[in-house]
Amino acid sequence: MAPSLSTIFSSNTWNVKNFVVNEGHGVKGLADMGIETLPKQYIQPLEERIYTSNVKLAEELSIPVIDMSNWNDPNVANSICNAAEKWGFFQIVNHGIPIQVFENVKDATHRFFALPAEEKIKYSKEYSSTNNVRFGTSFTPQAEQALEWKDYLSLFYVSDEEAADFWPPACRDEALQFMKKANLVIKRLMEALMKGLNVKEVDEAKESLLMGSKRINLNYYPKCPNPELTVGVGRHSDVSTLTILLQDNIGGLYVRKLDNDSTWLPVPPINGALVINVGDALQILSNGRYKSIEHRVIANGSNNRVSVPIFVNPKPNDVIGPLQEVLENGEKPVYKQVLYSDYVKHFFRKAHDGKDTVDFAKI
Ligand SMILES: COc1cc(/C=C/C(=O)SCCNC(=O)CCNC(=O)[C@H](O)C(C)(C)COP(=O)(O)OP(=O)(O)OC[C@H]2O[C@@H](n3cnc4c(N)ncnc43)[C@H](O)[C@@H]2OP(=O)(O)O)ccc1O
Ligand SMILES: O=C(O)CCC(=O)C(=O)O
Ligand SMILES: [Fe+2]
Repeated sequence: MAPSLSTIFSSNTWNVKNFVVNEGHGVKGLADMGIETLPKQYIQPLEERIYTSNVKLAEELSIPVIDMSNWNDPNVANSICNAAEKWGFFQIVNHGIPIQVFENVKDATHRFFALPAEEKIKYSKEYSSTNNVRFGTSFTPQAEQALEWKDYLSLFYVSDEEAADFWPPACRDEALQFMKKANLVIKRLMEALMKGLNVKEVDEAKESLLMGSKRINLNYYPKCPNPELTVGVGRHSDVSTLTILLQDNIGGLYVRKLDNDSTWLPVPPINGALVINVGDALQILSNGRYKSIEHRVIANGSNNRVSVPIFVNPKPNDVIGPLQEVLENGEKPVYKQVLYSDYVKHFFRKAHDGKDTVDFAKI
C-alpha cells in the first residue's frame, strides 16, 4: 500500500527509488499520491531538458504526413522513401486500420496501469515468469543518473498461445489485435522502403531479417509536477528496423531535425494517424541511407498521456550489416556486421544517450 503524504514528508528515510522501482508503484504511484514537487531523483541535468537556451522548438514545422489510401500509386512509395531519408519520421493516414483498434489498445493501456502495484509488479523483471513480459519504469533505472517520468509494459511476441499464457489479461487481446492489424501496413512500408534500396523482392529471408520479431510497449506518462525539470523519455533512437507508434491526443513527442542539431520538431497528434520512424537496424541495413532519428518525450503538467509503439525488429540471432543490394554500386560500407541481440543488449545496458548506440556498429 502507498504511504500517505504526511507519513512520507515526515520521514527522512523514505526511499523514492525503492518505492517507484522495486516496490512496483512506478511514477504513476507517485502521481497518484498527489505529490506537488518533483522528487530530486527525477531532476534532469539542464542539457537534457527541452526548455533550455540551446534547444530551438520549431512548433511551426513538422514531419511529413503521408496519405496511404492510393497505396499502388508510385508517388506514395516515393514519399515514404523520401521521408525515411530526409526526416527519419513521418505520419501515415488512411492506412486501413480501423480507429476502434486504436481506441481499444489505448483503453487497455489505461486499464493495465490502473491496476494496483501488487498486480503490476507480477510482470516486473524480478517476478515475471517469462523474459518476454516486462513491467518497468524509466528506461534503465540501475544505470541512470536521473530517472525518466514514464512507466511501461513491454511485450515480446512469440505466439498467440504464449501471449494467452503470459501477457496480462487487462490488455492482452487489445495489444495483440493492434499488432495483427498493423502487420499489413508494416509489410507495405517495408516493400516501399526496400524498392528505394534496389531490393526487388522482399522474399522470406528478407522478411525475416526486416521484421522477424516484434515487441509492443504500452507507455504511461502520468501528469507530472514540475514537468519542465524532467523528461518523459530522454533523447534516444530506437533499435528497431521500423517503429509504428500510436499516440493519444495529448502530444509531447519531439524529433530532432536532421540538418539542424539544435532544432526539435513536434509530432502533433492527428486522430487516426500512426507515427512511423526508422530505427537503428534499418539505418545499418541501408548503410545510412534511411535515418534513425533522435527523439524524446516531454513530461506534461496537466494530463496523463499514453503511447503504444510496435517495434519491428530482426530476430535476436540475426546478424545485421549493410545489405548487399545497397553495396552493389560500389558504395563503401559504413557499418560492420553485428549480432542483433548484442546490439540491443548494448542499448538496454546504459541510460538514454541520444544517437551514440549506433556507433557500436560503425566501422
Ligand atoms: C523501456 O523504455 C524504452 C524502450 C525502447 C525500446 C526501443 C526498441 O527499439 S525495443 C526493440 C528491442 N528489440 C528487441 O526486442 C529484439 C529482439 N530481442 C532481443 O534481442 C532480446 O530479447 C533482448 C532484448 C536483447 C533481451 O535478450 P536477453 O538475452 O533475454 O537478455 P536480458 O539479459 O534479459 O536483457 C539484456 C538487458 O536488457 C534489458 N532489457 C531487456 N529487455 C528489455 C525491455 N523490454 N525493456 C527494458 N530493458 C530491457 C535487461 O534488463 C538487461 O539488462 P541488465 O542490466 O539487467 O543485464 C525505447 C525507449 C524507451 O524509453
Ligand atoms: O511516447 C512516445 O511518443 C514515444 C516513445 C518512444 O520513443 C519509445 O517508446 O521508444
Ligand atoms: Fe523511441
